[in-house]
Amino acid sequence: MKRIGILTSGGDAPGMNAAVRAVAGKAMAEGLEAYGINYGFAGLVAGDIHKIEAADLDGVIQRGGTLLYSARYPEFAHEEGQLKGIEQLKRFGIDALVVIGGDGSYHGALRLTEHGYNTIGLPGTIDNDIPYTDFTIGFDTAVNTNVQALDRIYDTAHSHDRTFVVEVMGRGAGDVALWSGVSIGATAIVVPEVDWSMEEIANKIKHNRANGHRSNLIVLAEGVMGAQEFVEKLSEYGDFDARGNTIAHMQRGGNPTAKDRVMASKMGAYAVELLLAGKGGLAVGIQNNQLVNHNMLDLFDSKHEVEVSLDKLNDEISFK
Ligand SMILES: Nc1ncnc2c1ncn2[C@@H]1O[C@H](COP(=O)(O)OP(=O)(O)O)[C@@H](O)[C@H]1O
Ligand SMILES: O=P(O)(O)OC[C@H]1O[C@](O)(COP(=O)(O)O)[C@@H](O)[C@@H]1O
Ligand SMILES: [Mg+2]
Repeated sequence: MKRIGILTSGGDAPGMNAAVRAVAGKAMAEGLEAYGINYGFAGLVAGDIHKIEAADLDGVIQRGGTLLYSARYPEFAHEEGQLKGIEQLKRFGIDALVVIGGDGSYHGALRLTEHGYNTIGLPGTIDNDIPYTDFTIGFDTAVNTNVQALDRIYDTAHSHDRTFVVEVMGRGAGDVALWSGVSIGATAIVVPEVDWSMEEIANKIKHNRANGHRSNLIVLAEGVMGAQEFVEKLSEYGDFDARGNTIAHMQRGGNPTAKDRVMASKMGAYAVELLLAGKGGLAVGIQNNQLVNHNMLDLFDSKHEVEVSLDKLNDEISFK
């Protein structure tokens, strides 16, 4: 093996750059060459590929986004696109790949392995929705961004005795909402994985206000309903002077936290070790603070476990 290709795919996540740097840095340390593939699988098919030099990695661990750019490219689900990608790998003499992305990207990665190009997946998504890893790269930064935003909203909610419904991302998973909500002492956290009732939430706000708790924040996971719709439905149970906010793509950007940088660095170097050992079709994760790898097929058969007990904990310890 002489050349390793690296691409980032799907929604970008803070810490992807740290992962790219670790893969390329470790490859160079092992006497290999690293090639960057721009725009995920779209760039692979188009041959948007370049050699990564050591100087290209200067100052990237600090930066959010992805220096390799990213794309959603559904055409890669078809064999025609995959074969075009394989042609480009041959043209550039790339022997193996590291794909940094979410569950969708892992499907593309597995297709490449099946075509004879060992590919390792690293979990790069803010959603934390990948099985066999306790955390994904970008999740910690996104949650911390939300916490900063929610702390600010808390201030204005307090000044005006208002209720705020704040929608956060996560696609179908409630992790981002649960971690953000517990961190700010939310009045309620609404996620797809836990049953909830609008009436109970309204009663809790009424109780809180009657007992001197002036700022009531409801953290709402994407996929349940929009923040404004939630506000309208909530207002059927009383006048809470409620406002709806959506943090949206702000939570995808920004400098990664130390946790995301360190995790991405560990995972990136480990991916190169797996490729050097002749392995492919594996997804890297961290479980109980240990690097692990699992067959991608096993991942597709299983479901990410959301820590739903965080919702109960939040209810138990919040204002009474
Ligand atoms: N079944 C599939 N086969 C091959 N490639 C796929 C498949 N599903 C997704 N991909 C590729 O992975 C990309 C990213 O997937 P997406 O679900 O958008 O994001 P993420 O990887 O972050 O979950 C897609 O745009 C496509 O290029
Ligand atoms: O950036 P887009 O295309 O609007 O997509 C938004 C989606 O991407 C995410 O930010 C990240 O999802 P992926 O990592 O699976 O790409 C989700 O939380 C959100 O549902
Ligand atoms: Mg995903």
